[in-house]
Amino acid sequence: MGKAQIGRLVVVGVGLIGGSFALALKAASVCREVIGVALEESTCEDAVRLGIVDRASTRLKEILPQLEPGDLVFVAVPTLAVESVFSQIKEYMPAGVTITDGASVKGSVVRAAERVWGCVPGFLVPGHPIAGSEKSGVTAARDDLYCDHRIILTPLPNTGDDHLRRVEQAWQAAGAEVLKMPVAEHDEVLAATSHLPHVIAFSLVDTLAHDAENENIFRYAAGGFRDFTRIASSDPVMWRDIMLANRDAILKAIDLYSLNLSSLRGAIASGDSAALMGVFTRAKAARDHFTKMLAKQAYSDSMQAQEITFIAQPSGAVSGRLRVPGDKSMSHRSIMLGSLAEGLTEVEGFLEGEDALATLQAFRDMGVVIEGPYDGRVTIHGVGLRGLKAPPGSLYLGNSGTSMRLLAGLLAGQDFDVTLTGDESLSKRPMNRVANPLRDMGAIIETGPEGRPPLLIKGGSQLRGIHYPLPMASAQVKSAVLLAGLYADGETSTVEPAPTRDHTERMLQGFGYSVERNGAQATLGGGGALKACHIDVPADISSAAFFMVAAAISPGSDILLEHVGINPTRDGVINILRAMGADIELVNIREVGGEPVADISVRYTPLKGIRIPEDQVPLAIDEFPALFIAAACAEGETVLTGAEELRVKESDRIQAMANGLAALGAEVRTTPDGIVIQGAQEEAVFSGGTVDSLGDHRIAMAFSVASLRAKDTIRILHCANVATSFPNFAELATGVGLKLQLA
Ligand SMILES: O=C(O)C1=C[C@@H](OP(=O)(O)O)[C@@H](O)[C@H](O)C1
Ligand SMILES: C=C(OP(=O)(O)O)C(=O)O
Repeated sequence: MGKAQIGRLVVVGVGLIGGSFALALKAASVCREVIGVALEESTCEDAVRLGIVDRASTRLKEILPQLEPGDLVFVAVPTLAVESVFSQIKEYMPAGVTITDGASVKGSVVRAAERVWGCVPGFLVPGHPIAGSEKSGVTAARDDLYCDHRIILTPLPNTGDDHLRRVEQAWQAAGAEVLKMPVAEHDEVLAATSHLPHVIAFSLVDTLAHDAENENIFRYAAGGFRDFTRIASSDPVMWRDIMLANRDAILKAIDLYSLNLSSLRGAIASGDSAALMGVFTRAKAARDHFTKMLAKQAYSDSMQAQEITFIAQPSGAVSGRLRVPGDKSMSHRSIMLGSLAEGLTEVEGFLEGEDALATLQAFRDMGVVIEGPYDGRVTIHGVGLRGLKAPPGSLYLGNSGTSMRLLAGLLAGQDFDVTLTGDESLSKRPMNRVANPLRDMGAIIETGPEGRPPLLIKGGSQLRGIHYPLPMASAQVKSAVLLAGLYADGETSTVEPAPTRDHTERMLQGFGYSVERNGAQATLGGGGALKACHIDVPADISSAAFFMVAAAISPGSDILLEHVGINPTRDGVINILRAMGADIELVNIREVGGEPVADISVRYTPLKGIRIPEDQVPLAIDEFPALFIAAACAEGETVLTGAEELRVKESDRIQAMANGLAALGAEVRTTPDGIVIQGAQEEAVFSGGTVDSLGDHRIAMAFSVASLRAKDTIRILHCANVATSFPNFAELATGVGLKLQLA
């Protein structure tokens, strides 16, 4: 950002909003002079005494003629007082000066400008800092009020570029992030998120204050009352003005809210516990997500990913015991089958990563009450196979291929239409692999160009069972067909060309649904019922793989990974690393909820390159990014073939890894269905450098692990999506010895 070039700043109205802007720009030293204008002499004196402005006056008409082109006037007075300030500006202000304002309603500011000037002049840039609070007045001003704060500008088509740029730079100098939106949209959004809550808070306190028992009510009012009604202490004049200025949008918001409140009243009156849990769990989930966004704890919020760079410095060995988060594949399926079951399903060990949470949110959107997750525990109030409801909008599945493909199967037999959408990466992934067999079953599914998302699934089709030999080894395709089979007439069977993860088959059986398994074939009949059950999700072997490779490549390492799922359709990473010479021991092998689980101990021994057996590819499909790092640290050549599926994951994982490995000095060659990696035995196999994960979580984590054998720092770009499968990766990695920072 270039330093703002503002001449003089005049702040009209030196309260919380105006005073804080003046203080912030003074602190940033971007103005020649800061002048305050207030109604009262005493406010002017306070503003100068507190160092908020350089000088102050009660007479705007005397200040305005002193201004020159390049100066800025910030109008920070109550909404309905803006017009009289504009009238003085029109009369006394020379040309070339920029005007902006901080009123909470933009439509009324535009109308005031039209009344004064006949149209909105190009030098007026309407804005709203959305930083008001129940505190007001000159003494409430703070120089950091706008730090890391989003402010909205609502420029009009004829707003002058120079004027817009000046206002934008001024806000940036105050530390704010500037967003732009049309006037009408601003007023609707604010009516819902700010004006309606103020209406409710004022009216609640007013209602209680009129109650005969009010003394007692206020005496016993505890935290909830205090939190909820804080904003009823806000400035009454300002809020009266806002209500009058944004009347139509606020009335719309009040009507919608009244409707919801009366249906909640109905649920309380009739003792409808499911409806109450529905409202409360949905609201809690939305509020928790919002709290995380505000605290910037979420790596990504689903609609707008933040930029995260991993900075991985060379480090020695890894050691210690750790439990990585729950298995992603099983977490998805626990929500899906729990929702379709009859009764309460309790899940433990649920992965609180963005992918599994996208599935959870989709079912909440379809009316399922889901409590949690609290520390990996989720309670699902199953609605039965026919109990899902049409969602209010499209289902957004973020980065998660598993969510979209399995849901496509499960939704193909519902009686409502639904649209499935995803983020930029998911929107590029092939969906005809599920849409085609589902169409064969009678489903009506439209895709975007070339079979990509979005998927529009039409409701009301009666499905018929099919016998489907899969053209590729994909558990997602197998699962989509089997899940559609629950709704189909007759039998549905799949035959896979090689074993793929079988969590769908196992979990259906756990829910009491009969699945016949005969070699490569899985068969089920439609029209049965699922019975709620308890699910213990073990730690995800795909996440554990990063630490298995970390220990396998760094001399002196000794690590124990606890409670990891070692389902034989997922254990390729163990088999491949062992074939490369790794020292891996499975201890305490047991069965938990129908899935084999073990603690995995890995100690360093030198690795050697191998030709990876093709039958291991589906069993280690998600672990190849990590395995490629192991191959680069092994003696000799490693050859992978039969892995073209890697090219259609969150990124083209063959190319993404080859590019990154080459950037770090490794010798690699790609083939259409695999890669050839020449291992190196030096202590520092990798040079330092910058690699691009292309927003693919597994590429990001793989290159973090490479830092254990790097000469210099590795910077890994676009790592926000690590939160999709392994939200606490950085924390656990640094806990066992990696030097990993987030920027
Ligand atoms: O069914 C599942 O849970 C998954 C199957 C695999 O995808 P494919 O079925 O496309 O190979 C895997 O890559 C994905 O991470 C999860
Ligand atoms: C391929 C993956 O997931 P999905 O297909 O669900 O996006 C993965 O997690 O590596």
